Amino acid sequence: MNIVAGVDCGTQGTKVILVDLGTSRVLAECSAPHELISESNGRREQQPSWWIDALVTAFEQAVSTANVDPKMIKAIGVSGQQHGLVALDSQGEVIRPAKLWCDTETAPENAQLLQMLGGEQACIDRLGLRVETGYTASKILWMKQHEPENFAKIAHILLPHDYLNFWLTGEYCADFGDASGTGLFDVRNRCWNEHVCALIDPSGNLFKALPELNRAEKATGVVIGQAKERLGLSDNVVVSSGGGDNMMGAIGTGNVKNGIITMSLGTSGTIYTFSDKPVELKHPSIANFCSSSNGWMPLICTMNVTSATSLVQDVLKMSLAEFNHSIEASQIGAGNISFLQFFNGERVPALPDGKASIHGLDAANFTRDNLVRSVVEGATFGLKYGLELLRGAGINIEQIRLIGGGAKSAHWRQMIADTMNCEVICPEVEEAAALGAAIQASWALKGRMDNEIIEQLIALNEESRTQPNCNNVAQYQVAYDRYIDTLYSQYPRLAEAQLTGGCNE
Ligand SMILES: Nc1ncnc2c1ncn2[C@@H]1O[C@H](COP(=O)(O)OP(=O)(O)O)[C@@H](O)[C@H]1O
Ligand SMILES: O=C(CO)[C@@H](O)[C@H](O)COP(=O)(O)O
Repeated sequence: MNIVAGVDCGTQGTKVILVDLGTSRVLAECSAPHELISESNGRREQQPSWWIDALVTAFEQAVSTANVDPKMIKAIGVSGQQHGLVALDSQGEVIRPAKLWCDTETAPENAQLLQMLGGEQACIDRLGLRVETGYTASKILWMKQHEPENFAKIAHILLPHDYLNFWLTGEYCADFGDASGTGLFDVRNRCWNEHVCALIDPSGNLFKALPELNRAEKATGVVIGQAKERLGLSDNVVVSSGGGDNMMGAIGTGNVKNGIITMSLGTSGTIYTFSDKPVELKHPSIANFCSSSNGWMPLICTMNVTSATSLVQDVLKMSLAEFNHSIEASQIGAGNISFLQFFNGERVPALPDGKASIHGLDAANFTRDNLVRSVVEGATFGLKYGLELLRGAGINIEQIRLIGGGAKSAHWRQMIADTMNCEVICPEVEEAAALGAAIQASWALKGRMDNEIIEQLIALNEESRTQPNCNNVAQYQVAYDRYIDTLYSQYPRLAEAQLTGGCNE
Protein backbone atom coordinates (compact mmCIF):
# COMPACT_ATOMS: atom_id res chain seq x y z
CA MET A 1 0.00 0.00 0.00
CA ASN A 2 1.21 3.47 -0.89
CA ILE A 3 -0.23 5.63 1.89
CA VAL A 4 0.20 9.39 2.36
CA ALA A 5 -0.99 11.50 5.30
CA GLY A 6 -2.42 15.01 5.16
CA VAL A 7 -2.41 17.15 8.32
CA ASP A 8 -4.41 20.36 8.74
CA CYS A 9 -3.67 22.44 11.84
CA GLY A 10 -6.73 24.75 11.98
CA THR A 11 -7.61 27.19 14.73
CA GLN A 12 -10.02 24.91 16.56
CA GLY A 13 -8.25 21.62 15.96
CA THR A 14 -5.84 19.49 13.95
CA LYS A 15 -7.17 17.00 11.42
CA VAL A 16 -5.34 14.03 9.91
CA ILE A 17 -6.39 12.22 6.77
CA LEU A 18 -4.86 9.03 5.36
CA VAL A 19 -5.07 8.36 1.63
CA ASP A 20 -4.21 5.15 -0.22
CA LEU A 21 -2.67 6.32 -3.49
CA GLY A 22 -3.06 2.86 -5.03
CA THR A 23 -6.86 2.81 -4.77
CA SER A 24 -7.41 6.62 -4.48
CA ARG A 25 -9.37 5.91 -1.30
CA VAL A 26 -9.49 7.99 1.88
CA LEU A 27 -8.82 5.50 4.67
CA ALA A 28 -9.48 7.73 7.71
CA GLU A 29 -10.27 11.33 8.72
CA CYS A 30 -9.68 12.14 12.42
CA SER A 31 -9.24 15.28 14.50
CA ALA A 32 -8.18 16.54 17.93
CA PRO A 33 -9.11 19.95 19.40
CA HIS A 34 -6.92 22.91 20.42
CA GLU A 35 -7.42 25.41 23.18
CA LEU A 36 -7.30 29.13 22.46
CA ILE A 37 -5.91 31.89 24.68
CA SER A 38 -8.35 34.74 24.18
CA GLU A 39 -8.60 38.17 25.85
CA SER A 40 -10.84 41.13 25.22
CA ASN A 41 -7.88 43.29 24.11
CA GLY A 42 -7.79 41.11 20.96
CA ARG A 43 -5.08 38.71 22.18
CA ARG A 44 -5.45 35.33 20.43
CA GLU A 45 -2.61 32.87 21.05
CA GLN A 46 -1.81 29.16 21.14
CA GLN A 47 1.19 27.16 22.32
CA PRO A 48 2.84 25.46 19.33
CA SER A 49 3.26 22.34 21.52
CA TRP A 50 -0.57 22.03 21.56
CA TRP A 51 -0.51 21.63 17.77
CA ILE A 52 2.07 18.84 18.04
CA ASP A 53 0.05 17.03 20.71
CA ALA A 54 -3.14 17.35 18.63
CA LEU A 55 -1.30 16.13 15.51
CA VAL A 56 -0.05 13.04 17.37
CA THR A 57 -3.50 12.31 18.86
CA ALA A 58 -5.32 12.70 15.52
CA PHE A 59 -2.62 10.68 13.74
CA GLU A 60 -2.90 7.80 16.23
CA GLN A 61 -6.69 7.81 15.82
CA ALA A 62 -6.34 7.82 12.03
CA VAL A 63 -3.97 4.83 11.82
CA SER A 64 -6.17 2.94 14.26
CA THR A 65 -9.39 3.81 12.33
CA ALA A 66 -7.78 2.81 9.03
CA ASN A 67 -6.27 -0.26 10.70
CA VAL A 68 -2.91 0.31 9.01
CA ASP A 69 0.65 0.07 10.27
CA PRO A 70 2.10 3.62 10.42
CA LYS A 71 5.26 2.16 8.87
CA MET A 72 3.30 1.93 5.60
CA ILE A 73 3.04 5.72 5.36
CA LYS A 74 5.39 7.09 2.69
CA ALA A 75 4.86 10.86 2.84
CA ILE A 76 3.22 13.61 4.92
CA GLY A 77 1.93 17.04 3.89
CA VAL A 78 1.09 19.76 6.41
CA SER A 79 -1.48 22.54 6.10
CA GLY A 80 -1.79 25.20 8.80
CA GLN A 81 -3.76 28.24 9.86
CA GLN A 82 -2.07 31.16 8.07
CA HIS A 83 -0.10 34.13 9.45
CA GLY A 84 0.65 32.88 13.02
CA LEU A 85 4.02 33.93 14.45
CA VAL A 86 6.21 31.13 15.79
CA ALA A 87 9.42 32.78 17.02
CA LEU A 88 12.30 30.41 17.82
CA ASP A 89 15.63 31.03 19.53
CA SER A 90 19.00 29.83 18.26
CA GLN A 91 18.36 26.38 19.79
CA GLY A 92 15.07 26.02 17.90
CA GLU A 93 13.06 26.52 21.12
CA VAL A 94 9.74 28.38 21.05
CA ILE A 95 10.24 31.81 22.69
CA ARG A 96 6.60 32.64 23.55
CA PRO A 97 3.09 31.45 22.59
CA ALA A 98 2.26 31.94 18.92
CA LYS A 99 0.21 35.01 18.10
CA LEU A 100 -2.46 33.84 15.64
CA TRP A 101 -4.06 35.12 12.41
CA CYS A 102 -7.04 36.31 14.49
CA ASP A 103 -4.97 38.30 17.02
CA THR A 104 -6.09 41.94 16.87
CA GLU A 105 -4.03 43.13 19.85
CA THR A 106 -1.45 44.02 17.20
CA ALA A 107 -3.75 46.42 15.25
CA PRO A 108 -1.79 49.56 16.34
CA GLU A 109 1.49 47.96 15.18
CA ASN A 110 -0.07 47.12 11.81
CA ALA A 111 -1.20 50.74 11.37
CA GLN A 112 2.32 51.83 12.35
CA LEU A 113 3.91 49.44 9.84
CA LEU A 114 1.64 50.68 7.06
CA GLN A 115 2.74 54.21 7.88
CA MET A 116 6.42 53.20 7.93
CA LEU A 117 5.93 51.69 4.48
CA GLY A 118 4.62 55.04 3.22
CA GLY A 119 0.89 54.31 3.32
CA GLU A 120 -1.44 51.89 1.61
CA GLN A 121 -0.48 52.51 -2.03
CA ALA A 122 3.26 52.46 -1.29
CA CYS A 123 2.76 49.16 0.56
CA ILE A 124 0.85 47.65 -2.38
CA ASP A 125 3.52 48.90 -4.81
CA ARG A 126 6.26 47.27 -2.73
CA LEU A 127 4.64 44.00 -1.60
CA GLY A 128 1.73 43.49 -4.03
CA LEU A 129 -0.82 43.58 -1.21
CA ARG A 130 -1.89 45.71 1.76
CA VAL A 131 -0.54 44.45 5.09
CA GLU A 132 -3.44 43.62 7.41
CA THR A 133 -3.86 43.19 11.13
CA GLY A 134 -3.41 39.47 11.59
CA TYR A 135 -0.48 39.14 9.19
CA THR A 136 2.81 38.07 10.74
CA ALA A 137 4.79 41.30 10.27
CA SER A 138 2.84 43.39 12.80
CA LYS A 139 3.19 40.62 15.39
CA ILE A 140 6.98 40.88 15.08
CA LEU A 141 6.84 44.67 15.51
CA TRP A 142 4.56 44.11 18.53
CA MET A 143 7.15 41.74 20.05
CA LYS A 144 9.88 44.31 19.49
CA GLN A 145 7.88 47.03 21.23
CA HIS A 146 6.22 45.02 24.01
CA GLU A 147 8.69 42.22 24.71
CA PRO A 148 12.17 43.49 23.74
CA GLU A 149 13.88 40.66 25.66
CA ASN A 150 11.97 38.04 23.68
CA PHE A 151 12.52 39.95 20.45
CA ALA A 152 16.29 39.92 21.05
CA LYS A 153 16.21 36.10 21.24
CA ILE A 154 14.68 35.62 17.76
CA ALA A 155 16.83 33.42 15.53
CA HIS A 156 14.09 31.86 13.35
CA ILE A 157 10.65 33.00 12.24
CA LEU A 158 8.22 30.27 11.20
CA LEU A 159 4.51 30.03 10.37
CA PRO A 160 2.36 27.35 12.06
CA HIS A 161 2.72 24.82 9.23
CA ASP A 162 6.45 25.62 8.90
CA TYR A 163 6.80 24.89 12.61
CA LEU A 164 5.12 21.49 12.27
CA ASN A 165 7.42 20.77 9.29
CA PHE A 166 10.36 21.79 11.50
CA TRP A 167 9.19 19.40 14.23
CA LEU A 168 8.91 16.61 11.66
CA THR A 169 12.16 17.21 9.74
CA GLY A 170 14.39 19.58 11.71
CA GLU A 171 14.45 21.92 8.65
CA TYR A 172 13.73 25.65 8.76
CA CYS A 173 11.74 26.04 5.54
CA ALA A 174 8.76 27.95 4.17
CA ASP A 175 6.60 27.71 1.06
CA PHE A 176 5.56 30.57 -1.24
CA GLY A 177 1.85 30.33 -0.37
CA ASP A 178 2.01 30.70 3.39
CA ALA A 179 5.01 33.09 3.15
CA SER A 180 2.88 35.43 1.02
CA GLY A 181 0.66 36.08 4.06
CA THR A 182 3.47 37.31 6.31
CA GLY A 183 3.62 40.94 5.12
CA LEU A 184 7.39 40.39 4.74
CA PHE A 185 7.08 38.96 1.24
CA ASP A 186 6.88 40.40 -2.27
CA VAL A 187 3.99 38.42 -3.77
CA ARG A 188 4.64 39.45 -7.38
CA ASN A 189 8.30 38.38 -7.36
CA ARG A 190 7.83 35.54 -4.86
CA CYS A 191 10.67 36.48 -2.52
CA TRP A 192 11.23 37.86 1.00
CA ASN A 193 11.37 41.66 1.04
CA GLU A 194 14.46 42.98 2.80
CA HIS A 195 13.17 46.57 2.97
CA VAL A 196 10.14 45.77 5.11
CA CYS A 197 12.29 43.56 7.38
CA ALA A 198 14.73 46.45 7.83
CA LEU A 199 11.90 48.83 8.77
CA ILE A 200 11.02 46.51 11.64
CA ASP A 201 14.59 45.52 12.51
CA PRO A 202 17.36 47.72 11.07
CA SER A 203 19.99 45.34 12.56
CA GLY A 204 19.31 42.84 9.76
CA ASN A 205 18.57 40.00 12.20
CA LEU A 206 14.93 39.67 11.18
CA PHE A 207 15.81 39.20 7.51
CA LYS A 208 18.39 36.58 8.51
CA ALA A 209 15.78 34.77 10.65
CA LEU A 210 13.50 34.09 7.67
CA PRO A 211 13.52 30.53 6.36
CA GLU A 212 14.49 29.31 2.92
CA LEU A 213 11.61 29.15 0.42
CA ASN A 214 10.52 25.90 -1.17
CA ARG A 215 8.49 25.14 -4.32
CA ALA A 216 5.22 23.18 -4.11
CA GLU A 217 6.56 19.93 -5.57
CA LYS A 218 9.77 19.87 -3.51
CA ALA A 219 10.22 17.91 -0.29
CA THR A 220 11.18 19.81 2.87
CA GLY A 221 12.98 16.75 4.22
CA VAL A 222 12.27 13.40 5.88
CA VAL A 223 10.78 12.69 9.30
CA ILE A 224 13.42 12.32 11.99
CA GLY A 225 13.99 12.04 15.73
CA GLN A 226 11.22 12.44 18.25
CA ALA A 227 8.56 12.98 15.59
CA LYS A 228 9.48 9.72 13.87
CA GLU A 229 9.32 7.92 17.20
CA ARG A 230 6.05 9.45 18.43
CA LEU A 231 4.29 8.74 15.12
CA GLY A 232 5.83 5.24 14.77
CA LEU A 233 7.04 5.95 11.22
CA SER A 234 9.70 4.14 9.20
CA ASP A 235 12.85 5.76 7.76
CA ASN A 236 12.71 8.20 4.84
CA VAL A 237 9.12 9.37 5.19
CA VAL A 238 9.03 12.44 2.93
CA VAL A 239 7.52 15.74 4.13
CA SER A 240 6.25 18.10 1.42
CA SER A 241 6.61 21.90 1.53
CA GLY A 242 3.07 22.23 2.90
CA GLY A 243 1.20 25.53 2.99
CA GLY A 244 -1.44 27.73 4.57
CA ASP A 245 -4.82 26.09 5.14
CA ASN A 246 -6.45 28.14 2.38
CA MET A 247 -3.67 27.24 -0.05
CA MET A 248 -4.13 23.57 0.81
CA GLY A 249 -7.94 23.92 0.69
CA ALA A 250 -7.43 25.17 -2.87
CA ILE A 251 -5.53 22.00 -3.81
CA GLY A 252 -8.08 19.83 -1.95
CA THR A 253 -10.98 21.35 -3.92
CA GLY A 254 -9.23 21.13 -7.28
CA ASN A 255 -8.84 24.93 -7.31
CA VAL A 256 -5.50 24.79 -9.14
CA LYS A 257 -6.73 26.14 -12.48
CA ASN A 258 -8.62 29.29 -13.48
CA GLY A 259 -12.39 29.48 -12.97
CA ILE A 260 -13.03 27.62 -9.68
CA ILE A 261 -14.18 29.36 -6.48
CA THR A 262 -13.75 27.84 -3.02
CA MET A 263 -15.47 29.19 0.09
CA SER A 264 -14.55 27.96 3.58
CA LEU A 265 -16.86 28.21 6.59
CA GLY A 266 -14.20 27.55 9.24
CA THR A 267 -13.28 29.61 12.29
CA SER A 268 -12.59 32.24 9.64
CA GLY A 269 -14.48 32.59 6.38
CA THR A 270 -12.51 32.65 3.17
CA ILE A 271 -13.28 32.90 -0.55
CA TYR A 272 -10.56 32.36 -3.13
CA THR A 273 -9.74 31.41 -6.69
CA PHE A 274 -6.63 30.42 -8.64
CA SER A 275 -4.64 32.65 -10.97
CA ASP A 276 -1.62 31.66 -13.02
CA LYS A 277 -0.23 35.19 -12.73
CA PRO A 278 -0.17 37.85 -10.01
CA VAL A 279 -3.50 39.67 -9.98
CA GLU A 280 -3.79 43.39 -10.58
CA LEU A 281 -5.28 44.50 -7.24
CA LYS A 282 -8.74 45.98 -7.78
CA HIS A 283 -9.53 46.43 -4.07
CA PRO A 284 -7.05 46.55 -1.17
CA SER A 285 -9.17 44.09 0.87
CA ILE A 286 -8.49 41.36 -1.69
CA ALA A 287 -5.33 39.57 -0.56
CA ASN A 288 -3.20 38.72 -3.54
CA PHE A 289 -1.55 35.64 -1.97
CA CYS A 290 0.55 33.02 -3.74
CA SER A 291 -0.90 29.51 -3.93
CA SER A 292 0.89 26.36 -2.76
CA SER A 293 0.65 25.01 -6.30
CA ASN A 294 3.15 27.49 -7.79
CA GLY A 295 0.52 30.09 -8.77
CA TRP A 296 -1.46 32.90 -7.07
CA MET A 297 -4.80 32.97 -5.27
CA PRO A 298 -6.70 36.23 -4.65
CA LEU A 299 -8.48 35.73 -1.33
CA ILE A 300 -11.00 37.40 0.92
CA CYS A 301 -10.89 36.56 4.64
CA THR A 302 -13.47 37.40 7.27
CA MET A 303 -12.46 36.69 10.86
CA ASN A 304 -15.88 35.87 12.32
CA VAL A 305 -17.59 32.79 10.94
CA THR A 306 -17.83 29.70 13.15
CA SER A 307 -15.88 31.62 15.81
CA ALA A 308 -18.97 33.88 16.06
CA THR A 309 -21.66 31.21 15.62
CA SER A 310 -19.98 28.92 18.21
CA LEU A 311 -19.99 31.75 20.78
CA VAL A 312 -23.75 32.19 20.46
CA GLN A 313 -24.22 28.41 20.46
CA ASP A 314 -22.21 28.15 23.70
CA VAL A 315 -24.01 31.03 25.43
CA LEU A 316 -27.37 29.46 24.55
CA LYS A 317 -26.02 26.05 25.65
CA MET A 318 -27.18 24.36 22.46
CA SER A 319 -25.87 21.29 20.66
CA LEU A 320 -24.96 21.70 16.97
CA ALA A 321 -28.15 19.79 16.06
CA GLU A 322 -30.29 22.20 18.14
CA PHE A 323 -28.43 25.17 16.68
CA ASN A 324 -29.10 24.00 13.11
CA HIS A 325 -32.71 23.28 14.02
CA SER A 326 -33.09 26.91 15.16
CA ILE A 327 -31.91 28.13 11.75
CA GLU A 328 -34.62 26.04 10.15
CA ALA A 329 -37.28 27.09 12.67
CA SER A 330 -36.80 30.84 12.06
CA GLN A 331 -37.66 33.04 9.08
CA ILE A 332 -35.21 34.70 6.67
CA GLY A 333 -34.19 38.07 8.12
CA ALA A 334 -34.47 36.84 11.75
CA GLY A 335 -37.46 39.09 12.49
CA ASN A 336 -35.48 42.15 11.27
CA ILE A 337 -32.55 41.64 13.63
CA SER A 338 -29.12 42.59 12.28
CA PHE A 339 -26.20 40.94 14.08
CA LEU A 340 -22.83 42.61 13.44
CA GLN A 341 -20.69 39.58 14.22
CA PHE A 342 -17.34 41.28 14.93
CA PHE A 343 -16.50 39.49 18.20
CA ASN A 344 -12.91 39.35 17.08
CA GLY A 345 -12.43 42.64 15.24
CA GLU A 346 -12.60 42.11 11.49
CA ARG A 347 -10.31 41.98 8.47
CA VAL A 348 -12.89 42.42 5.65
CA PRO A 349 -14.33 44.98 6.10
CA ALA A 350 -11.19 46.41 7.73
CA LEU A 351 -12.37 46.82 11.34
CA PRO A 352 -9.54 45.41 13.49
CA ASP A 353 -11.02 47.28 16.46
CA GLY A 354 -14.64 46.30 15.62
CA LYS A 355 -16.96 44.91 18.29
CA ALA A 356 -20.04 42.72 17.89
CA SER A 357 -23.49 44.28 18.33
CA ILE A 358 -27.11 43.24 17.85
CA HIS A 359 -29.60 45.68 16.30
CA GLY A 360 -33.36 45.86 15.91
CA LEU A 361 -34.40 43.82 18.94
CA ASP A 362 -37.97 44.15 20.23
CA ALA A 363 -40.19 42.11 22.54
CA ALA A 364 -41.63 40.12 19.64
CA ASN A 365 -38.47 39.18 17.75
CA PHE A 366 -36.18 38.52 20.73
CA THR A 367 -36.20 34.69 20.56
CA ARG A 368 -33.53 32.00 20.71
CA ASP A 369 -34.25 30.97 17.11
CA ASN A 370 -33.91 34.53 15.82
CA LEU A 371 -30.70 35.07 17.78
CA VAL A 372 -29.21 31.92 16.26
CA ARG A 373 -30.34 32.80 12.75
CA SER A 374 -29.16 36.41 13.03
CA VAL A 375 -25.57 35.44 13.94
CA VAL A 376 -25.42 32.88 11.12
CA GLU A 377 -26.86 35.48 8.74
CA GLY A 378 -24.32 38.04 10.04
CA ALA A 379 -21.41 35.67 9.33
CA THR A 380 -22.90 34.90 5.91
CA PHE A 381 -23.51 38.57 5.06
CA GLY A 382 -19.90 39.32 6.02
CA LEU A 383 -18.87 36.78 3.38
CA LYS A 384 -21.28 38.28 0.85
CA TYR A 385 -19.63 41.67 1.43
CA GLY A 386 -16.33 40.01 0.46
CA LEU A 387 -17.82 38.08 -2.46
CA GLU A 388 -19.16 41.33 -3.92
CA LEU A 389 -15.61 42.77 -3.77
CA LEU A 390 -14.41 39.78 -5.84
CA ARG A 391 -17.31 40.18 -8.28
CA GLY A 392 -16.48 43.91 -8.48
CA ALA A 393 -12.90 42.94 -9.37
CA GLY A 394 -14.25 41.07 -12.40
CA ILE A 395 -14.08 37.55 -10.94
CA ASN A 396 -16.88 35.45 -12.36
CA ILE A 397 -18.63 33.33 -9.71
CA GLU A 398 -20.93 30.63 -11.10
CA GLN A 399 -20.45 27.87 -8.55
CA ILE A 400 -19.03 27.81 -5.03
CA ARG A 401 -17.15 24.76 -3.71
CA LEU A 402 -18.01 24.91 -0.02
CA ILE A 403 -15.74 23.48 2.69
CA GLY A 404 -15.00 23.93 6.43
CA GLY A 405 -17.02 22.83 9.46
CA GLY A 406 -20.07 24.99 8.62
CA ALA A 407 -20.42 23.35 5.20
CA LYS A 408 -21.73 20.25 6.97
CA SER A 409 -24.98 22.07 7.72
CA ALA A 410 -27.57 21.72 4.91
CA HIS A 411 -29.38 24.86 6.18
CA TRP A 412 -26.24 26.94 6.05
CA ARG A 413 -25.47 25.63 2.54
CA GLN A 414 -28.91 26.79 1.39
CA MET A 415 -28.35 30.17 3.07
CA ILE A 416 -25.04 30.55 1.21
CA ALA A 417 -26.64 29.62 -2.15
CA ASP A 418 -29.53 32.07 -1.58
CA THR A 419 -27.44 34.93 -0.22
CA MET A 420 -24.72 34.68 -2.88
CA ASN A 421 -27.32 33.79 -5.57
CA CYS A 422 -25.08 31.02 -6.79
CA GLU A 423 -24.95 27.21 -6.92
CA VAL A 424 -23.14 25.61 -3.99
CA ILE A 425 -21.57 22.15 -3.86
CA CYS A 426 -19.30 20.39 -1.34
CA PRO A 427 -16.47 18.02 -2.22
CA GLU A 428 -16.90 14.40 -1.10
CA VAL A 429 -13.95 14.81 1.27
CA GLU A 430 -14.95 17.63 3.58
CA GLU A 431 -11.51 18.04 5.15
CA ALA A 432 -10.30 19.70 1.96
CA ALA A 433 -7.18 21.33 3.46
CA ALA A 434 -5.99 18.00 4.89
CA LEU A 435 -6.74 16.32 1.56
CA GLY A 436 -4.82 19.06 -0.27
CA ALA A 437 -1.89 18.42 2.05
CA ALA A 438 -2.05 14.67 1.29
CA ILE A 439 -2.11 15.44 -2.46
CA GLN A 440 0.90 17.72 -2.08
CA ALA A 441 2.67 14.92 -0.14
CA SER A 442 2.18 12.68 -3.17
CA TRP A 443 3.79 15.39 -5.37
CA ALA A 444 6.80 15.46 -3.05
CA LEU A 445 7.12 11.67 -3.40
CA LYS A 446 7.18 11.99 -7.18
CA GLY A 447 9.16 15.25 -7.27
CA ARG A 448 6.59 16.86 -9.60
CA MET A 449 3.13 18.38 -9.51
CA ASP A 450 0.60 15.89 -10.80
CA ASN A 451 -2.93 17.02 -11.61
CA GLU A 452 -3.99 13.46 -12.43
CA ILE A 453 -4.05 12.64 -8.74
CA ILE A 454 -6.36 15.61 -8.19
CA GLU A 455 -8.77 14.17 -10.78
CA GLN A 456 -8.60 10.78 -9.06
CA LEU A 457 -9.06 11.99 -5.50
CA ILE A 458 -11.45 14.92 -5.73
CA ALA A 459 -15.09 14.21 -6.40
CA LEU A 460 -18.02 16.54 -5.80
CA ASN A 461 -20.80 15.37 -3.51
CA GLU A 462 -23.93 15.46 -5.69
CA GLU A 463 -26.21 15.23 -2.64
CA SER A 464 -24.84 18.53 -1.40
CA ARG A 465 -25.51 20.40 -4.70
CA THR A 466 -27.71 23.34 -3.67
CA GLN A 467 -29.40 25.80 -6.04
CA PRO A 468 -30.51 29.29 -5.01
CA ASN A 469 -34.25 29.64 -4.51
CA CYS A 470 -35.61 32.81 -6.22
CA ASN A 471 -37.96 33.80 -3.38
CA ASN A 472 -35.25 33.32 -0.79
CA VAL A 473 -32.74 35.29 -2.88
CA ALA A 474 -35.04 38.34 -2.83
CA GLN A 475 -35.68 38.06 0.92
CA TYR A 476 -31.99 37.66 1.74
CA GLN A 477 -31.22 40.72 -0.42
CA VAL A 478 -33.57 42.80 1.79
CA ALA A 479 -31.95 41.41 4.96
CA TYR A 480 -28.46 42.02 3.54
CA ASP A 481 -29.30 45.63 2.62
CA ARG A 482 -30.51 46.20 6.18
CA TYR A 483 -27.29 44.63 7.53
CA ILE A 484 -25.19 46.93 5.33
CA ASP A 485 -27.17 50.01 6.45
CA THR A 486 -26.57 48.99 10.07
CA LEU A 487 -22.87 48.40 9.36
CA TYR A 488 -22.47 51.82 7.75
CA SER A 489 -24.37 53.57 10.53
CA GLN A 490 -22.06 51.95 13.12
CA TYR A 491 -18.89 52.51 11.09
CA PRO A 492 -19.44 55.59 8.85
CA ARG A 493 -15.83 55.40 7.60
CA LEU A 494 -16.77 52.23 5.69
CA ALA A 495 -19.50 54.09 3.81
CA GLU A 496 -16.99 56.82 2.97
CA ALA A 497 -14.41 54.22 1.85
CA GLN A 498 -17.04 52.68 -0.41
CA LEU A 499 -17.06 55.94 -2.36
CA THR A 500 -13.25 55.91 -2.72
CA GLY A 501 -12.97 52.28 -3.91
CA GLY A 502 -12.00 50.90 -0.53
CA CYS A 503 -9.04 53.16 0.18
CA ASN A 504 -8.67 54.52 3.72
CA GLU A 505 -11.06 51.96 5.18
N1 LIG B 1 -23.00 20.38 11.18
C1 LIG B 1 -22.49 21.57 11.47
N2 LIG B 1 -23.27 22.66 11.38
C2 LIG B 1 -22.77 23.90 11.64
N3 LIG B 1 -21.52 24.11 12.04
C3 LIG B 1 -20.70 23.08 12.16
C4 LIG B 1 -21.13 21.76 11.87
N4 LIG B 1 -20.08 20.94 12.11
C5 LIG B 1 -19.04 21.71 12.52
N5 LIG B 1 -19.42 23.00 12.54
C6 LIG B 1 -18.63 24.16 12.96
O1 LIG B 1 -17.35 24.10 12.36
C7 LIG B 1 -16.36 24.54 13.30
C8 LIG B 1 -15.03 23.96 12.94
O2 LIG B 1 -14.74 24.26 11.60
P1 LIG B 1 -13.32 23.93 10.97
O3 LIG B 1 -13.39 24.28 9.53
O4 LIG B 1 -12.92 22.53 11.32
O5 LIG B 1 -12.43 24.98 11.76
P2 LIG B 1 -10.87 25.31 11.78
O6 LIG B 1 -10.25 24.69 10.55
O7 LIG B 1 -10.84 26.79 11.76
O8 LIG B 1 -10.31 24.75 13.06
C9 LIG B 1 -16.89 24.08 14.64
O9 LIG B 1 -16.53 24.97 15.64
C10 LIG B 1 -18.41 24.12 14.45
O10 LIG B 1 -18.91 25.35 14.97
O1 LIG C 1 -6.17 34.34 8.19
C1 LIG C 1 -6.71 33.56 7.42
C2 LIG C 1 -6.61 33.73 5.95
O2 LIG C 1 -5.92 34.87 5.55
C3 LIG C 1 -7.48 32.41 8.00
O3 LIG C 1 -8.26 31.77 7.01
C4 LIG C 1 -6.57 31.45 8.73
O4 LIG C 1 -5.80 30.74 7.79
C5 LIG C 1 -7.34 30.55 9.69
O5 LIG C 1 -8.05 29.53 9.10
P1 LIG C 1 -9.16 28.58 9.79
O6 LIG C 1 -8.67 28.16 11.12
O7 LIG C 1 -10.44 29.34 9.81
O8 LIG C 1 -9.24 27.42 8.81
